[in-house]
Amino acid sequence: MEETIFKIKDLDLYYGEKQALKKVTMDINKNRVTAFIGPSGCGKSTFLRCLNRMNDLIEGCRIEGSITINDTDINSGKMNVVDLRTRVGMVFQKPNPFPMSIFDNVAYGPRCQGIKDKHLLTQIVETSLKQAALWDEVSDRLNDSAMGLSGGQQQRLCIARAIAMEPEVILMDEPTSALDPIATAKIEDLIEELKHDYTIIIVTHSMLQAARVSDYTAFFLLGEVIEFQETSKLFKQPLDKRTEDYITGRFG
Ligand SMILES: Nc1ncnc2c1ncn2[C@@H]1O[C@H](COP(=O)(O)OP(=O)(O)OP(=O)(O)O)[C@@H](O)[C@H]1O
Repeated sequence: MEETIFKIKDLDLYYGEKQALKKVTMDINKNRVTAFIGPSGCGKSTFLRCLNRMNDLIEGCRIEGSITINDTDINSGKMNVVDLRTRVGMVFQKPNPFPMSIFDNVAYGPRCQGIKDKHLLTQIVETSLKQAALWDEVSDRLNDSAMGLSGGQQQRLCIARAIAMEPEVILMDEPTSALDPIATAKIEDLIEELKHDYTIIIVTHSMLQAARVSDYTAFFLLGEVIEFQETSKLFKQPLDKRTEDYITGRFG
């Protein structure tokens, strides 16, 4: 029996007058990888951002419908948005390390939470870098600038930075689109490892990537979820003609 972490019901989202999400309803399972696919501009990133309320930062953006995490409404007055973003971390398309040392990048979040103990911080940094499969490559240069790492290493550092906050969920918005195939393969292997400890939700332009890394896939079209089901089924036996047309390359 799968355990659900997010329940989304009838979610509508508007940027001013323009509706970008229409009645999105889905349950997202814990410790699984869920992929969002669909043509450009269909609302994948918008929906991802709803899950840790990143859209709050966009003026004129409003939503209707509900999103719960472990049965708590994330948009209610009771939900502290800083806590929510601690529980639901995010990794972006372009690696965005802070211009500081590798160590300080990973220690940044825990320090903001008030952790000062050097020994504890060292432990958190080491564990996070190990979980992000970066430790072996950087353990002898933790005090070097993060800006000197390769793109793929920088992205794994951003994953380590997210992990250091001990989130429940990691949102990834096209995390490999700026990376070469080898760095991409490393991140994909890492996603497989991470799902034992975290729930991962990934937006990807690559159907092959969705098929490789995810357990569940949602196909978006013009702000609607057309089909959401187990990845193997969605790619082998899509239920909707529009999904079939998309995955067979007939549009998008
Ligand atoms: N900040 C914003 N203000 C106004 N409209 C926006 C904003 N962000 C996105 N949109 C619009 O909302 C729609 C959905 O965009 P979104 O970026 O979520 O799509 P997407 O599927 O992630 O696209 P892509 O794959 O190209 O990243 C698009 O029509 C886009 O132009």
